[in-house]
Amino acid sequence: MAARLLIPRASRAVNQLIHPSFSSALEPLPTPAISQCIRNLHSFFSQQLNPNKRSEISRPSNSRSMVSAEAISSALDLDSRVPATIITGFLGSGKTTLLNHILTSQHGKRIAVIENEFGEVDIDSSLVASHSTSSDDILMVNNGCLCCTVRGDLVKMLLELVKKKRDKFDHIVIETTGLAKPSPVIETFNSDELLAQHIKLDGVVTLVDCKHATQHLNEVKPRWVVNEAVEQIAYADRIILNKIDLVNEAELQALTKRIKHINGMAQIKQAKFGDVDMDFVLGVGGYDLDRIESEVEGNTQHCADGHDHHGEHHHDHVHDAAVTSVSIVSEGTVDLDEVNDWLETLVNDKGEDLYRMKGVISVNESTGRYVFQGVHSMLEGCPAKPWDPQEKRMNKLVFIGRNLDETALRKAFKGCLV
Ligand SMILES: Nc1nc2c(ncn2[C@@H]2O[C@H](COP(=O)(O)OP(=O)(O)OP(=O)(O)O)[C@@H](O)[C@H]2O)c(=O)[nH]1
Repeated sequence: MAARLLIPRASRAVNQLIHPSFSSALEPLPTPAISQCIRNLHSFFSQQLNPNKRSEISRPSNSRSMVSAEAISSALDLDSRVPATIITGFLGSGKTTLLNHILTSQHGKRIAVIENEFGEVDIDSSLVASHSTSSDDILMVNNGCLCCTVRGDLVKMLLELVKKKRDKFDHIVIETTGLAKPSPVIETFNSDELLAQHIKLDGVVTLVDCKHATQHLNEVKPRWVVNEAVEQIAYADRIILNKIDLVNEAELQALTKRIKHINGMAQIKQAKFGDVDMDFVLGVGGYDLDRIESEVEGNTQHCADGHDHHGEHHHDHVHDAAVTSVSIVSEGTVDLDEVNDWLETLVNDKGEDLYRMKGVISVNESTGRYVFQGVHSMLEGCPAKPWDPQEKRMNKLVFIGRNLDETALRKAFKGCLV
């Protein structure tokens, strides 16, 4: 029953949930992420049977034939996939400026860059190249937008990169056009199995032009047309409030509130000319189940006092915005079957509108936490570290999406408590 939250990241829809019997549905998907979940799940069950034996590393028998470097590294808990960072942000928000900062900073990582620009003249690549010591690894995707017409090009390019130059870089940075919607690019990493075996999405970094952001966020689009500026913020793991030199403190505060209302999950930093610490943008582990807890912790700690709040932190302004965050913090223990039913229904009914979700939950009859994260209807979860015997068992869940029904989410969660 615990396994129903474990939905393979790479292409399985929610109705093809993994069964605790480790069904053969797993066999064609030996990606490290999935292997990791299988392993964690296995140790979760071992843990249930023998709570004193926590660190057992074992693999289900049906995957024995997959003896590869990848399987071994997975068994040893090493993930050899290349991390990739998506830099997004509205036109002129400072994406190329940040990229140049990344390329010239001392972070010890060798970076391969994929630039996406409309039109045949790639101005940005020459701007970037002029700051870069090795322009060889700056690849251009022109004549279209990564999020729509050239997704196939992106996959091809990424696979070429890992095939031919894997030993030459440690991290990939993808700069999207200012008008790109991030979700199709994110989904590319989730849905292309080959890609998922070699590259893992590390995080989405969104640049915000403090001077012009409000104007872009306010732009009313026709029904069913997304406001790109809102989406770029909603999907972010990290948000850089750039160009703070062009606004006053009151404007900055108002914009920060507005952004937190849309995305209560991302960490936010202010900057001039994209000047932020590199560990804020590289190695963020935004999709890494091992890191979910600290991410959720950071974003809900201001209301982690044991009470079930009603979103007041995010609801004192902009009531009409369609894209919002809902945080649920609640002490207690949930029935995992109920949670599975709830999330299954939720992603089936509202998957399109659910941009991101992350959570740490306390499951009945388990000594450890359970973590999950998802993008639209792709959802994955794993048992995580044990609760201290004295510790309050706090459930923390964050949802970001369009037209979220906060009351219904809270009610449904409450219904899962035992
Ligand atoms: N005043 C000020 N200008 C900045 C800052 N950051 C970037 N700029 C300038 O803003 C302009 C646009 O920056 P880019 O880095 O090219 O922005 P971009 O997001 O890559 O732009 P597009 O590729 O057109 O979407 C450039 O002239 C930058 O020098 C900042 O913090 N303050």
